[in-house]
Amino acid sequence: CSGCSGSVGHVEHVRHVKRMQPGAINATTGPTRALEWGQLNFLHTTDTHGWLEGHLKEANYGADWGDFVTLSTRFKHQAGNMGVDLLVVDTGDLHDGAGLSDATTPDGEISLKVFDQVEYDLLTIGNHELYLADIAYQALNEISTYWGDKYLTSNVQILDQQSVEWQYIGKTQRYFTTQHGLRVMAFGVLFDFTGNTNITKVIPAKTMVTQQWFLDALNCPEPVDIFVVLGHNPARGGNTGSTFPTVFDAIRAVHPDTPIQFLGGHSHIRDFAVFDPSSTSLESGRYCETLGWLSMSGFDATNSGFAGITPGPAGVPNPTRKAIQNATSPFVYSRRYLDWNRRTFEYHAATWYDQSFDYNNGLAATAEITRYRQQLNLSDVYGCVPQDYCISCTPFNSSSSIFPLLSEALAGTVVNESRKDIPRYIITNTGSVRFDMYKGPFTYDDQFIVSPFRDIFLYIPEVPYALASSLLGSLNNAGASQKRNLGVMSAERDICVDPPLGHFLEVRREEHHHHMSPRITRRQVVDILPGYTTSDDFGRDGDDTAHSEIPYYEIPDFFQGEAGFSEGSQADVVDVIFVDFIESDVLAILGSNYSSDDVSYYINSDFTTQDYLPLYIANSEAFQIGMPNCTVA
Ligand SMILES: Nc1ccn([C@@H]2O[C@H](COP(=O)(O)O)[C@@H](O)[C@H]2O)c(=O)n1
Ligand SMILES: [Zn+2]
Ligand SMILES: [Zn+2]
Repeated sequence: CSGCSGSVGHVEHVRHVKRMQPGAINATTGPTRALEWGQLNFLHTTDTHGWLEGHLKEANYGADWGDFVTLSTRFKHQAGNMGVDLLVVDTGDLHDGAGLSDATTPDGEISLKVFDQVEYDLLTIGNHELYLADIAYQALNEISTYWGDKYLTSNVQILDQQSVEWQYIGKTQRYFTTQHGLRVMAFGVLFDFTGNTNITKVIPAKTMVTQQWFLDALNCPEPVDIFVVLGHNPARGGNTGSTFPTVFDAIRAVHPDTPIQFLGGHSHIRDFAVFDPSSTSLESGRYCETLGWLSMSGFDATNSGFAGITPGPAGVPNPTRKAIQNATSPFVYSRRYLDWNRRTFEYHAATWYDQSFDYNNGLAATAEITRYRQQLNLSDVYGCVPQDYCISCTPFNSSSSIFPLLSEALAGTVVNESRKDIPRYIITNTGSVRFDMYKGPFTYDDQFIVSPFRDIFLYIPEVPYALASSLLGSLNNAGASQKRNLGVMSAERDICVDPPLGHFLEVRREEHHHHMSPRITRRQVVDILPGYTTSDDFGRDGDDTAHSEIPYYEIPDFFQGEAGFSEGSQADVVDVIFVDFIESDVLAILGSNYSSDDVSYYINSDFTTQDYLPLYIANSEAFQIGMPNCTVA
């Protein structure tokens, strides 16, 4: 936390822990088992949301995108040497979550260039590529153009600006043969998202599977050894809102035995689900905390064109588990969730034969990130956070929950000077708050990390107190329509964690100008760190590094700040302020006496949910640099 002891300023060049010091961590804090390599292997990222710098405040997720560029290149070489196939896959949501992606206009302008340096084989679109028109056109003009046949958007279309006709943003499917002869048919299917900008169209999965192009792909005259279905779509069905089961049923109706491999995302969890003896589904977390690994074997001349190593590569563990015990399917699987840090990457990268982990392409990406961060001033310090505040590791409304703090920030900063004496409620959705706040410097980057959206404050003036005061409760009882649409249910969220590792790790990052020789000191305090403790259809051994469990508490869908009320007297009317993202939820509760005609900007269209927290921190006594608890050595 250096940078908190001086005046408000800048901690540029501060880089995260690039190398764990040998011997500093005992074996229980890192990976202990080599990966099982099969005939076909997948490296999977999802919901990266711009976290390409890695987690500067959590060493356990401290690798950056350059480290992943190196690791994925090494894995490709390794697969080649072993005579097996590796597909590197991403399943969308590339921004809204960190400064590198969100401090530019439009979002992603810089971060996409960094993201592109990984040699992906298949990618698909997330809902965050579709909220806004300019971002959706960026998906068309930049992402799709760059990745070509590899970018699959089987059910997402956009209005072509010239012809004014609907066109797919990416390709609907990709049929290709891997290096070792596997014939793959791949699709990219977004869940039935309804919050998209109206210049895009999301075709519901149930419709998509009846479309002629899809039926033709299923009845393709060429042989298909495996269907690979990417999707910004939770890995498992049930109450998650995932449309994978619809796609599964449609493929199975035509191909009863061909393996189908699903790779999902969106609900930000680690998960692995078994669909049938030859079909499984992997989901690989969020925010560059997790790198997903899936491997399978069972291909031979009777069921495929696979011409690589059979039954599997030598000298490494191989997958051994049937998806369903005693089933007759020849396929066996393994899955693993890797923590996103250098130690893990080095451990699995087979560096024993050339000692040093880094490749030039990875180092170049790291250098680029550092340069872009400097350009964007992401390390500028706005204040000093006196303690950790988290989203769900502590009861909502407790003193270490982020929500009381944000309620106070809303109350203190969302003010229209000409209406400041009129009592006001300022309501927003808890889903707009994306990450915990850690003790120490609050940087420009943290502004986006906590609250990345440009959601504008709207209001309805002078709503009768009785109605206004019941609004928050009614909204929370009704539940967020956007959440229902997204299908992120609380049952799934209890294995989704926000690890407050700041408690347990004290990492001093020293400025370094040469990434080959970072000067880093690191104090490791415990053996098993809090983190992911995943339970999935294969059991509880999926986490590559064992962790202790982090408490999880439910949170409501909405919270509010309150201001302008006079003590001792009850208000007659209240200005009801809310963010544009929840306008339809608010109007639905207020009923037929109100419509969008009653809604206007409370301050202006420039003051958004990105702005209220830094403003509050800059002006709040408790967050000043040098305050007790905030002078961090
Ligand atoms: N303008 C926006 C857009 C989205 N949100 C919140 O994000 C959630 C979706 O995020 P995923 O990473 O799960 O796709 C959505 O449910 C909203 O809570 C927002 O607040 N403002
Ligand atoms: Zn996401
Ligand atoms: Zn999503």
